[in-house]
Amino acid sequence: MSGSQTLVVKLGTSVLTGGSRRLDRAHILELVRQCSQAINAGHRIVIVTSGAIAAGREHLGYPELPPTIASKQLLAAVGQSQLIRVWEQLFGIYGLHVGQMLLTRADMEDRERFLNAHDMLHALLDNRIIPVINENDAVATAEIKVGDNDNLSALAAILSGADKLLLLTDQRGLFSADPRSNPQAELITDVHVIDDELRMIAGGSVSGLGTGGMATKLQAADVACRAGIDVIIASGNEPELINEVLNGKPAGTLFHAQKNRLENRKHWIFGAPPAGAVTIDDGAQAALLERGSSLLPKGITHVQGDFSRGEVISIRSQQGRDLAHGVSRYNSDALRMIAGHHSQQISEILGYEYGSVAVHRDDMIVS
Ligand SMILES: Nc1ncnc2c1ncn2[C@@H]1O[C@H](COP(=O)(O)OP(=O)(O)O)[C@@H](O)[C@H]1O
Ligand SMILES: N[C@@H](CCC(=O)OP(=O)(O)O)C(=O)O
Repeated sequence: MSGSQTLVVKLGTSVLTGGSRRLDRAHILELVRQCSQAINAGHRIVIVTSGAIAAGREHLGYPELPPTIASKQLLAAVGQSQLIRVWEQLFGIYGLHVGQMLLTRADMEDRERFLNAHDMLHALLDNRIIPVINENDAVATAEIKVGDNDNLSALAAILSGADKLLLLTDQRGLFSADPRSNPQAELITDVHVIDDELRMIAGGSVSGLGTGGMATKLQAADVACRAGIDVIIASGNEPELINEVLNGKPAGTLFHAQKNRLENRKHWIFGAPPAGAVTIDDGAQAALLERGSSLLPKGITHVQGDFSRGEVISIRSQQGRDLAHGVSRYNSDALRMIAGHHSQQISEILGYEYGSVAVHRDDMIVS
């Protein structure tokens, strides 16, 4: 890839604190230096920063708080202003300004809010201001939360029309097992397909600092790759990594983008991790992939998770391969009841109906 690129850099709490209880300002400065160098070379950089909760703890002197969501929100409210100040001061050393954007899933799921966020992000970039994005933890309730910054960064990558998404963490990439508990685990350098086998090896976070571990990084990679964006998971301690990633040098684990970029109109469907999944039979798979059909309840063999009508779900093959993402016309309970049945039976089974399809073709993006 040549010329100017847009790169989203997501920094996990693990990187920002260096595994300690404090923000590691010296290390953040080094990453800021690399970003500034890239901006001066004509690239566009978007920062997705974790660390508000860690910064809040540090600022308040590690208070004893009950382990509740409200405590995390309190820490995030205090810490976010500390965090943004760090980014502002450090980029200021290089004569660059930052603009804070605090997002939630609601900003992605609603078409109008999606466009507002999209326009603001581009306005900042056009003015050479670095967007610094985090989840709006202080006010986001569970229902409207993205929940982790890996998935949030995939959203930011889509919004900014990024070429690449770089997820910086405390490991060199995705390993064949969690290297913390399996020293023999090997680095996976290239991923073309994200399937159940890969999901099995991507574990959660055990450090007590991060949210989601590799599992949410894999979800983010899936979302971004489908949108045509290359994703790299790499260590936040690698010198000159940002430059190397922009130059296409191998680093960490590279998830190869799917070739055809999505139509912009459908991008918003990928703003959040799927709220659930349905497994479909081979006939429905052929209808979806070969004939461009909608998904009918008849073809569904299994419904996974708990989701509402209108939420995005993934549609999987019998082998667990993600075939498509789309907006479900029925909630998960209703889908469980009508799965395997003809559409004419929907109102008889449920006592109501929202039409004959489970996921309409217009609300679906096929891999
Ligand atoms: N297969 C795997 N390969 C690499 N790391 C893994 C894997 N499975 C689980 N992990 C864990 O994921 C952690 C990184 O995620 P997380 O703690 O959420 O960090 P961050 O703050 O960077 O998001 C690693 O420290 C590691 O213990
Ligand atoms: N929004 C939270 C971070 C959530 C999160 O995903 O953390 P991490 O796994 O460290 O990237 C915060 O600022 O503390």
